[in-house]
Amino acid sequence: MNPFTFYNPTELIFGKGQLEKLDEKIDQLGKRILLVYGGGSIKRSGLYDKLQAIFEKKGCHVRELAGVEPNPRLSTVKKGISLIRENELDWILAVGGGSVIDCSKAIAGGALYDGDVWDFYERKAKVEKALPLGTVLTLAATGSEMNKGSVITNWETQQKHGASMTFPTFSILDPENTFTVPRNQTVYGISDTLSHVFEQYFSHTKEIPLQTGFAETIMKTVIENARKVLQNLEDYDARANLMLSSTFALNGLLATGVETDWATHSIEHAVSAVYDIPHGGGLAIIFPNWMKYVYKENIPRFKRFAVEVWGVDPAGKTDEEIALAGIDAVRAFFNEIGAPSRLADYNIGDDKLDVMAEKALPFGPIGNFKKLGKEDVREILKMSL
Ligand SMILES: NC(=O)c1ccc[n+]([C@@H]2O[C@H](COP(=O)([O-])OP(=O)(O)OC[C@H]3O[C@@H](n4cnc5c(N)ncnc54)[C@H](O)[C@@H]3O)[C@@H](O)[C@H]2O)c1
Repeated sequence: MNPFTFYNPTELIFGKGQLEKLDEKIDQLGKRILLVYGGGSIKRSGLYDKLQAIFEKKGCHVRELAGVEPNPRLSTVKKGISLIRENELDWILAVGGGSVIDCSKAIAGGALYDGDVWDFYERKAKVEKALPLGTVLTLAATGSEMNKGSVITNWETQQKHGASMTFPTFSILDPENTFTVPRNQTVYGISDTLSHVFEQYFSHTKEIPLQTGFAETIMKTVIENARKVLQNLEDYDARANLMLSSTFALNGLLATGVETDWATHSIEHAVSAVYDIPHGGGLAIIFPNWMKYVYKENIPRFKRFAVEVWGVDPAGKTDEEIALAGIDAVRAFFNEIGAPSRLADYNIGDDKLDVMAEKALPFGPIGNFKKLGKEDVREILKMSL
């Protein structure tokens, strides 16, 4: 196991009806709030009205940044920073999925920074201070509600970069707020959560039984509850288990003492920077191909994955056959839940393979399980066409 520091200050408030805890958070953080949300699903679900009632009761002064895009854009972040500065707001309340939360993290860091907020995403600056940020999660996928990552797209330059911004001060997770997530977004959330675990599970770090067990339990929980939720989108227990799994898949726990990979995320960011496709959809396409490209680096790890997570029967098979059966099981599962399997599903052909391969490596080779250069990325993208 590698040396590590585990730090996660986000207060997690989980369960039915927990929005009521917002009252005490307003008492702690202040009444001048920037409310950030997306395309209006919170108005259709009634969550917006519940928030307004709380704001009114507490006498809050609220400004709104609405319409945050999936794959949030730098231009939207800048609008939020202006709203904070012009109105001298105390803190930010992000109500939505990963896009709304990531955008809010960028605003939280950017509002207290003199330079261009994009500096953080180009690794030219590090966040030293940020405004407090609270979240009300409405979509289980990214783990952004309990980590400091933020992914922003600069649409002018077609770059999608992640940065280490700020942890939410608190996050309210009521599984009922995810009942209205449509089937396709639910599927993307499932593939995103599994992909986060894959990025941390496929590692050469030795003697990590606890981290391995945590990761396998999350993957098995997601697989089991994905099948349940797709039978009934309002299955509370299935939604709750998926929500907690997605939060714990990317809150630092699985990465403790482990060398992680993250090449597939870089490749997907390059694809969605050029084609603006859903993150979880892109990952479902690319991940099994990454696995096929790299599995020989550590066949025992892939063998374990096949047997423990996917229930592959090892009898009569070589280790390599078992490993490959596990990868086939990943693809079969994504097909079963209706995730896309080829870039062609998004009408993406081979004309921009080089552009995407270039964009996947803005800071040099990617990945640790197998270091990937531009030619490797091109090959994985070609396998994904
Ligand atoms: N910060 C991180 O750690 C991290 C990790 C992975 C991905 N990301 C980034 O997060 C973004 C994706 O976030 P996401 O997968 O959570 O999706 P999202 O936030 O982009 O939302 C997807 C769609 O679902 C809708 N939606 C959200 N909640 C809903 C609800 N309750 N009912 C109906 N519709 C609802 C949104 O309006 C949107 O149209 C990408 O930009 C990705 O790169 C961030």
